[in-house]
This record gives sequence, structure tokens and C-alpha cells, in this order.
Amino acid sequence: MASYSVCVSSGCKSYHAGVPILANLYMQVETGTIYGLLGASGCGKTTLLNCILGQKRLDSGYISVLGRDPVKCMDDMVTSIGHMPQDIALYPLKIFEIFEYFGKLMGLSKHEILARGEELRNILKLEDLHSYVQTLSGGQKRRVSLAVALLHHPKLLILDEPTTGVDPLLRESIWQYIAGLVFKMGTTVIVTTHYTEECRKFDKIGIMRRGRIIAEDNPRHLLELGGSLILEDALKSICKKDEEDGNDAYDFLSTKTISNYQYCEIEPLQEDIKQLSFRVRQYDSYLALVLLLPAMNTVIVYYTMGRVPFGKVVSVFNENADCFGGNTNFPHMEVNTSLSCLFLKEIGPNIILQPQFSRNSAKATVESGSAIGFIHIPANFTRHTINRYALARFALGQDLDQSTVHVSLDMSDSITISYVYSDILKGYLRFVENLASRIGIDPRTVEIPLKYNAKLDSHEFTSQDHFLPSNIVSTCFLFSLICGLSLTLEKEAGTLERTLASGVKIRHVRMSYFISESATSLIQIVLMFAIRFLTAGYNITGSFFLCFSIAFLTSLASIGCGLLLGTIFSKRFDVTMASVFAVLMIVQTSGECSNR
Ligand SMILES: Nc1ncnc2c1ncn2[C@@H]1O[C@H](COP(=O)(O)OP(=O)(O)OP(=O)(O)O)[C@@H](O)[C@H]1O
Repeated sequence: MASYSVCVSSGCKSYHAGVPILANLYMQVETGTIYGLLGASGCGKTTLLNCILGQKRLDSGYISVLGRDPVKCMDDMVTSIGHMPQDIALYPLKIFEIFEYFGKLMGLSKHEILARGEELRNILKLEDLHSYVQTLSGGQKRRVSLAVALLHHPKLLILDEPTTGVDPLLRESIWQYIAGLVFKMGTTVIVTTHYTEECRKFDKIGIMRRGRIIAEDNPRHLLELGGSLILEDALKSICKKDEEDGNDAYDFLSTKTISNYQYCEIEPLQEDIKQLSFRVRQYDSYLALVLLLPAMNTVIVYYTMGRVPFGKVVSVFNENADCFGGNTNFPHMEVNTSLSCLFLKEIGPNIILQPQFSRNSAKATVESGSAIGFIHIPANFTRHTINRYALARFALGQDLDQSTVHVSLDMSDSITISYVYSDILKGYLRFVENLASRIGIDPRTVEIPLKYNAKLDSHEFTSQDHFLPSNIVSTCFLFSLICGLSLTLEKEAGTLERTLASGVKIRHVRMSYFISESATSLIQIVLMFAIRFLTAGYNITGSFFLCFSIAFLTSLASIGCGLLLGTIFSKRFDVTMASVFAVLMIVQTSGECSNR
């Protein structure tokens, strides 16, 4: 009595309510045979194979694979099954690394993987095993994918369009090899293909239409049934007859009972997470760049953002005195005793003063953008300023007006302007304190009677002090969140599904991402701190440990967030949009762009 490796009974499956993909499907695949699954594109072949592999569940009906329920027992069976999916589904690694990865998951030793890899390279005419998969042609990649499915000598081989894009001669030798496996090792093979004629040598062909197997028999009988010597024509006529018959399926199955079906306990596969650590190596050639990116960002931010502005030009229209010796192109303060010159000398070194000969020309320099502001000093500034401070409460209104310096600033760059504003103000206060001493007044009387005593730190705060800590947080968050995108890319490429089909649990995949990304983040943060605090000369005045811990914990939280996004979304566009939103929220709420 024939034994069956795969039996499907009353299989029903739909993705959307009311649109059946598998509709009461029956299928029997005898052990040690090649079974060809033929049908129009979109008729449900891949869906059926995924159900057989336990990757998708039937809505109703039964499937038995090697005598077991694939959904519940796939962990026990992964080493007995080889699957070549329709998509290439290979990681961007060297061919031998891919063999190593899947071979180890299948329980092969390093020696066995090497020997088998070499054997398959000869049979499938593969490129040098040190070639990167991404550099191969479509047909070459497909052969590597087939080699992965064959690597561990599986009992059941499921091949979804294995010979697409492979030249006829090589296709012939692949089928010869597979026929040899069936003959010598009793392997069972299920194949989908669009090359109808290559099914002539198969033991059985199942014709799928509208979610059912409408005919299942050996090629000779199907040719007779279709009344043609050409298989393609015979299949067409069988499908046509099915349509005319109002979809009643041909029932070639002698029995629909599945004799050797049994349930089993779920035993978690002893999967080694180390196997998945290669994820870090996916970056391989640009690993150094990945590790250095946050540090490079740090340097760029340090040298471009929030620095004390240097060399900002402020125009001066001074009616009181010519402090520049008439030289407007190379402003160089001459020694001059007029008070306006003494005031201008006190303005900080970061500001370049540019003399102008009229108020209008000074204003024009600001409007044209060549100066950030202008200072207007009245004609009798010296005399009226002395009166203002010497006469104090007896000073006239004219003294007060004519000793007032008018400053107009371009407020569109508020951060730079705050420095310029502060430099001019501090310059004036220094000037007036000196003046008070010279005219015999206690300088404290002209000081602003407010003393700022920094509570946390005695050094002067710049806007870099304000946003660099927040920038560390948002940089850590941004670079770690990217793992969500990697997970989605794995989904899109089909490599995740293939890894899961090799018995790996999704929680192990997530854990491997978490471990590898955490290690990457740790190195990134060390480099970022090293460059930020050693090279850029930036100091931490509080606890270094706390600062480092906050950065690392932010990265860990971001990796968790990225994995959550990668789990929820299946398309890179969706995960990218969600990540951009998350980063924006972090940047805006971390205080980098606003008040904390
Ligand atoms: N995850 C999914 N969600 C929704 N619909 C799906 C999904 N996967 C497949 N389908 C739909 O199910 C139908 C059958 O798809 P399936 O991939 O099984 O066809 P196929 O026979 O393998 O096609 P092909 O020969 O072109 O590979 C198609 O209409 C497809 O759009």
C-alpha cells in the first residue's frame, strides 16, 4: 500500500472573507515521487505550499505532512523538509556564509556544510562560494536558493518554481539530479512550475484551478484524458472541460481518508541564537561606517550648531567721533579718547565693527545681509554721557537722549542675535564701569543690581550646553530605530519567512536583532562619547556614568520601538513613515529644538 508524504483533505483558505483561495482542496503526494503542481498564475499554488509548510493555516480541512500536523509539529520536521520559496529570499552575504547559516540551523556540522556546499556548487554550476549573493544574476541566485533547500538531504523537498530563469541545459541537469535523489534516497518532491513540458517526467501532476485540484494523475493518463500528445494542450482541454462542467472537479483520488495522520506535542527546537548573530555582519563592508556615523554626526553638530558666533559684522554709524581712522574696509580701532570709541573698544572680539558714514548706509548693510545689525551713536555722546552719570538725578532730558546708543538688530536669526545682543550689552556695562571710576563715582552705582549665581555650574552657558545633551539622546534614538526597517526588509525579501521555515522562532529573530543592535549601539555610543568629549574637548560636569547610561538606555528603548514597528508593519514605506514620526517626536520633545 502506498504511503503518502503529504495529504490535504477538504482544504479551505481565504485571505479576505468571501474570496476563497483554496476551496475544498484534496491532494495526495506519494512518498518517493515527484509531484508537479500546475495551474494559472494566482490560482493558489504558493498558498497551498505555505499551508503544507505550516507557515499559513487552513481555515478548515486537514493537512498531514510526513504524518504530522505541519502547524503544530513543524519544529520537529524542519530538518526533514527543504523549501525553495518563489522569491529569492537570501541574505546579502557570501554564498558559503548562507550555506553555513542555513546548514547550521539544519543541524549540519561545519565539515558537512563545506563538503555539501562544494558538491552542490558542481551540480548546480554555482559561482565561486566566496561571491556575494547580491552580485549574482537572477538565475544564479535562484540556483543558490535551490542549493539551500537541498543542503541537508531533506526527505520532503518543496520547490516553488525552481527553474525559472535557468537555461534549458542546466534545467535538464537539475531535474536529472532531483530524479536521482528520488530514486536513490526516496525523497518526495513537490514542484510548482510554469514550464509545463518539464512535468512529463514527473510521477504525478496535480492541475489546480480556482482553489481546487481538478485533476491529479500521471502525465500519460492526463495526456489521454486531454486527448493530446502535447501536455500543455491536454491540460488546457482538461481546464476547459472543468469550466464547461460548471467547476465540478475530476476526482482521481481513490480515498480521501488520511490513514497515518497523527498529532504531536510541540517541542521547542533548541535553536542557537548565535546562529542569528550574523545580522551585524550584514553590514560587513560598511560596518566601520555604520559604527562611526553617530560620531561623525556629533562632530558635524559640534562644529555647526549653537556655537558662539564668530566674525559677525555690525555696522557703526558714529556721529560722535571717527574711531576707525577713516578706514572703512579694514576697521581697525584707532586710539581715541572720545567715549564712543572707548565704548566700541569694549564690544567683544567676536563682533567685527564696520564703520558707515550715514544712518541709511548702515541700515542698508543690514537689509542686504552683509551686517547682522547696526549701532548709531549720537553726535555729542561724550559730553552727554558724562553729564548723565556725573550729574545723575540733575541730568537734563537732552543728556539722557543724546547719551543713548541706538542698536538695531536683524532678529530673524534669534540664536546668533542673542550672542550679539549680549556682547554689546556687556561691552556697554564694562565701558560705563570704567567711566564711573574715571569720573570718581563708585562703579557699583552704574552696575545693574542683579547678580546671577549659577546654581549648577559656574561656567557660562552657551546654547550648545543647552541642546547637546538632547542631541545625544535623539542621535541614539535615531540610529537604533533603524533595526525596525531591517526587520521589514527581511520580511519583504522573504528571508524572514525562510528563516522561520528553518525552525527559528520569531522571538529568537527579535532577540538576535536586539542583541546585535545593542552591541552595535554600545560601540556607536562609545565612539560618539570619545569623539565628543575627548576630541571636541567637551566636558561632562555631572556623572559620566549617568550620562552614558541614559544614552545607552535610549538606544535600547529605540531598538524595542524599532522591532515593534518592524513587527506591526510589513512594508518599508509604512515603517519608514512611522520611524520618521517617532524621531520627530523625540527631537521635538527632547528639548533639542525647544525649551525643556
Ligand atoms: N498574504 C496575502 N494576502 C492577501 N492575498 C494574498 C496573499 N498571498 C496571496 N494572495 C492572493 O491569493 C491568490 C493566490 O496567490 P498565490 O501566490 O497562492 O498564487 P500562485 O498560484 O502561487 O501564483 P503564481 O503562479 O503567480 O506564483 C492571489 O490572488 C494573491 O493575490
